[in-house]
Amino acid sequence: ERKPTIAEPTPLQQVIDHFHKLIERKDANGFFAFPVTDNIAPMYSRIISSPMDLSTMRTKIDAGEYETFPDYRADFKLMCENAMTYNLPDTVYYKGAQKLMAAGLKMMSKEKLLQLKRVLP
Ligand SMILES: COc1ccc(C(=O)NC2CCC2)cc1-c1cc(C(C)=O)n2cccnc12
Repeated sequence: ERKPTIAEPTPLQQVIDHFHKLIERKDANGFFAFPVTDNIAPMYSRIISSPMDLSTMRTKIDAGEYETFPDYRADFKLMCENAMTYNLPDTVYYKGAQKLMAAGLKMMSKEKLLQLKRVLP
């Protein structure tokens, strides 16, 4: 009988997957692992119009929803910026977002991507 076909990840999905795994590891506390709910963050859904989190990004990667690498990087920035909008500067969430954003954008800089392009087929 016909075997179910598991979609082969495209080269772009493999590159995004590589960076996503590095970013997931940096979120040791899991503050960015799942959508922020109104019960853990009062009024969150009223204050943040475009929520984003690592599990949603994972779903989008696997569904092939990122057409370009900058599209993925934009969701990563959105996730960090949301945390720096909702939370006050002296919170673990704001500070964690600041640190994650700096590390992530450095890792996914244009220079780093150019280096990667050189080694990819
Ligand atoms: C998926 O989101 C979370 C998951 C777990 C935790 C958590 O373990 N918080 C404990 C550390 C002190 C309570 C916090 C959060 C969390 C993320 C966020 C973000 C990202 O804004 N947040 C904001 C206010 C309150 N809680 C949170």
